[in-house]
Amino acid sequence: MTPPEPSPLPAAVRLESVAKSFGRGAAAVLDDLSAAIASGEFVSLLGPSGCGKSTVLRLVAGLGGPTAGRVGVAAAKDEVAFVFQDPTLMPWATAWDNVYLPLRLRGESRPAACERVDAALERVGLADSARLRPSQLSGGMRMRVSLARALVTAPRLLLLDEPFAALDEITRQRLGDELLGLWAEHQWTVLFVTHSVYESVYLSDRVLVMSAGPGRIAEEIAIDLPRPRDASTRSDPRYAALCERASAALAYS
Ligand SMILES: Nc1ncnc2c1ncn2[C@@H]1O[C@H](COP(=O)(O)OP(=O)(O)OP(=O)(O)O)[C@@H](O)[C@H]1O
Repeated sequence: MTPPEPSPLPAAVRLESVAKSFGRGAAAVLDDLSAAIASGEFVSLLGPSGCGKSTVLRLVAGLGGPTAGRVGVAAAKDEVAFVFQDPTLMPWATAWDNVYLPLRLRGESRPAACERVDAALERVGLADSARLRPSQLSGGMRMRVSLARALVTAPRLLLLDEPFAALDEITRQRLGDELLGLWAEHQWTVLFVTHSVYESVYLSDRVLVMSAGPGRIAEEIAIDLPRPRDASTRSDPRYAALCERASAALAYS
């Protein structure tokens, strides 16, 4: 008798044969896309521009539904946080008030929220910049505010849409390391969208390479590099080999 199949790991996110098109008769943006993300896993979606990465993220966030298939998320809507490429901060408000916003929208008073807002700013290294407005902050600092605004709600699932794409390479790497540090501490489930092969391999437990027209998962690459990751990771021959593999998958996607 063949042993029963092991039951699948409890998934934090499960996409089953998902299709998405915008409007009647429009070409499908996603078709028959399936993927699962385990609780606490850091997964990157890597793919060419326009292949539907942001569309996947939006479906997982519950911003619109699939045309066909099923999107399952094991978290309540207010346990999901979204970080966009553009920090989308309120320009007239201080860093502190920008981070307070999601709690204010939940009806929490400033005194009740104060400790958590301070802690979120502290976590991203901006405790001393709380009173500054976005125009007084660098691009990297604005992205930190955006990250703090996502973290202040204590999410279980963190969705990041090319959060570091507009930043210079050094800032990008530094923020990537900070994100990994916070993730190691809190064990959120992370779905990270990027164009960058190097960024996806460095950060992730698994890279899902998407193909375009219509978007689906072309290849799944397990990143078995040791953690914590640091400068030595980038000079590890295994890192180079995984980047090469992801590049090849991207080229053929
Ligand atoms: N609300 C919408 N209405 C119509 N078409 C849309 C909508 N949202 C996305 N699309 C289309 O879906 C396709 C995929 O877009 P999406 O933003 O998901 O791709 P992406 O892989 O994230 O791209 P990029 O890497 O350039 O950000 C594009 O052709 C886009 O024009």
